[in-house]
Amino acid sequence: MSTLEVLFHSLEEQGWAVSDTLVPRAWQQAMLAQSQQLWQDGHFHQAHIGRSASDSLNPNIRGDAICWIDPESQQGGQPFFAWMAQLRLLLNERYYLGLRSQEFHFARYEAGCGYRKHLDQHRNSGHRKISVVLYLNPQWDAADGGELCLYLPDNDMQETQRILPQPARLVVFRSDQIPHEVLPCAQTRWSLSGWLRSDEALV
Ligand SMILES: O=C(O)CCC(=O)C(=O)O
Ligand SMILES: [Fe+2]
Repeated sequence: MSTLEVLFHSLEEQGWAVSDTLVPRAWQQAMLAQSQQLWQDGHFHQAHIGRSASDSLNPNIRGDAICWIDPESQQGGQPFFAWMAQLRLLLNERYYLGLRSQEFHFARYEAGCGYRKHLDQHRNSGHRKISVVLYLNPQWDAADGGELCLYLPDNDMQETQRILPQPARLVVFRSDQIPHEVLPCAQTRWSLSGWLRSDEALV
């Protein structure tokens, strides 16, 4: 089976998949550099728990700062996004998911921060179908913590997997089904998070 076939197979079987080989290290390094530059230039803001302005800021629940990526920007021109658009078409051909757009943000968790257990699909909107996380950290050891913990779709007390945010590691999961959390990290943790959506792009 090709690497992509393996990814599709585990997504189908368990609702999530991890690959350490699909995304080249050069893409990860380029996006880390861009993300760090955007951080230095003050383009990140503290993440909200939901997407509307009324949703609260609570660093004990969600401790990351984020920077949304404009597809028309230099960052949006990274090859990763064109590749993800292709992957989106393949997922549609195979599973009739009706994916029509994608949205991504860089995320930065300071040491001590995490993100409590949640589902990515917002209660009032079912448009987020597939969650994608790419880890941008230049290196990461078990002692650095910050694992992504995945739980069973029908039992969010039953942990199924812990994933270290290692360089260029890609995680894909069903936004409506997989409860997950980010454990507190001991180092600054850089990532790219995104969603494949069934509605048109917001921007
Ligand atoms: O960074 C991760 O491992 C997951 C982040 C996450 O759950 C989110 O942004 O919704
Ligand atoms: Fe999430």
